[in-house]
Amino acid sequence: MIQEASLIIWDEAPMISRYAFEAVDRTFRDILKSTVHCSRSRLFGGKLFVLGGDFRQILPVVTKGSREQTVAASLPNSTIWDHCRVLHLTRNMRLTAQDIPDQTRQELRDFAEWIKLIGEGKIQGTSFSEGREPNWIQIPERFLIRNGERSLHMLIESTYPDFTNKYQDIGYIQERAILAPKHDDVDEINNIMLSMLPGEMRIYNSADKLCPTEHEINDHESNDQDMHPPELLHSLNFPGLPNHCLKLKVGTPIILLRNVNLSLGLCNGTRIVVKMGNQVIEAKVVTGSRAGEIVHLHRAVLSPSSTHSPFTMKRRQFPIKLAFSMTINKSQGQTLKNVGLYLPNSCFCHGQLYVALSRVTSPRGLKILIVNKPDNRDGQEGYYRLEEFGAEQMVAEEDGRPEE
Ligand SMILES: Nc1ncnc2c1ncn2[C@@H]1O[C@H](COP(=O)(O)OP(=O)(O)OP(=O)(O)O)[C@@H](O)[C@H]1O
Repeated sequence: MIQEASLIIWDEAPMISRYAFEAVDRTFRDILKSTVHCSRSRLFGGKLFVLGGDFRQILPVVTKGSREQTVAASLPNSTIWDHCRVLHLTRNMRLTAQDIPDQTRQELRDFAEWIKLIGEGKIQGTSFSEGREPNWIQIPERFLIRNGERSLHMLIESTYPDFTNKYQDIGYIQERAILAPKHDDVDEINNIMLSMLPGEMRIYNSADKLCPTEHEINDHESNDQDMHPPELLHSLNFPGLPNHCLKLKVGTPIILLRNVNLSLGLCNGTRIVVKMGNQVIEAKVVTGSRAGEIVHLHRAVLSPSSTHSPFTMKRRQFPIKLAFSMTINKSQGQTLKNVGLYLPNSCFCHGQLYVALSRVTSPRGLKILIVNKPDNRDGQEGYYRLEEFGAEQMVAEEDGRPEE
């Protein structure tokens, strides 16, 4: 297939480590050496690649990495970048609607400009204490849900209006989500919304097992199950891995955490709605070209993709997570009519706020709840502290290259 391909399209390229591109480059040179003239000395063995993406969005994740390490792992720091021709897309098509009054058109333009300034780190900031960085940005009043006892419920109600009557409508579920920076925040909202759904709750528990180390396999030793009993393994949650205890009701939207069946359109990030089952989960696809189709999911043996724990484990569970709410990183690439942005924590990496704000098709579909914790003493209601660094560094690098 690689030998016969005339064009390879790689989307969301800025979030991939430069080392992945370099590995693919070497692999292609190797594979194509018998069919393409001088493939060894040509980038990607002479195959044409189109890399798509936006450097204002999330960059490669370097676990516990510094800003410098993240930038160093990015594509513009690879020698591959010297061979890339940069083409700029300048219109925000997501915010482009036809046949709308001039006033609304201007509102969309202003909103697109505001998002762009945030993405490029050029938004005017404020400082509330002397000597501090001016990194508090004011969020326009019309997007804000004010802090208070019911603020989280208000965010849910504004993103999912008339939820209990409409939750069975696929179109309704398809076009909305609550986004948050961290998995814990997402789980909090998902649990609240699951409790709002009528009907019986089913619980699907995983079977967890410790993986033997190489040493234990070679020496036929039994592994350390006693030190890591199942109860301990059940209590562990990893990004990208379903939790041990999965609670579902009929009508719950879920998101796939793995590529399950590409030919059926069931890939990592596809959203589906649960219809239920015992050994398998019957569900209806919500997003993509297969929207509306019924599919069956089964349990799979999964391992955390990266872990800092001193052991590795396997979890047998459905590769899914509730999707009333999802992390901002997971939402990259999605287009939504209603976005509720829940910010009980600052975004922790470059581009997250920009990605969250730019999922929405109209400013009228955006609501933001900022919870400034007591340790953010210098903060004020309606302001958000931009901790992640802006895109100036990446954009500056990009501008140095040939463009069209
Ligand atoms: N030429 C176009 N005309 C009309 N609508 C468009 C056009 N291009 C894209 N759109 C719409 O804009 C939205 C975003 O498109 P798409 O997901 O392809 O953008 P993207 O650049 O991949 O965004 P991101 O990487 O930020 O997720 C979609 O709803 C799509 O239908």
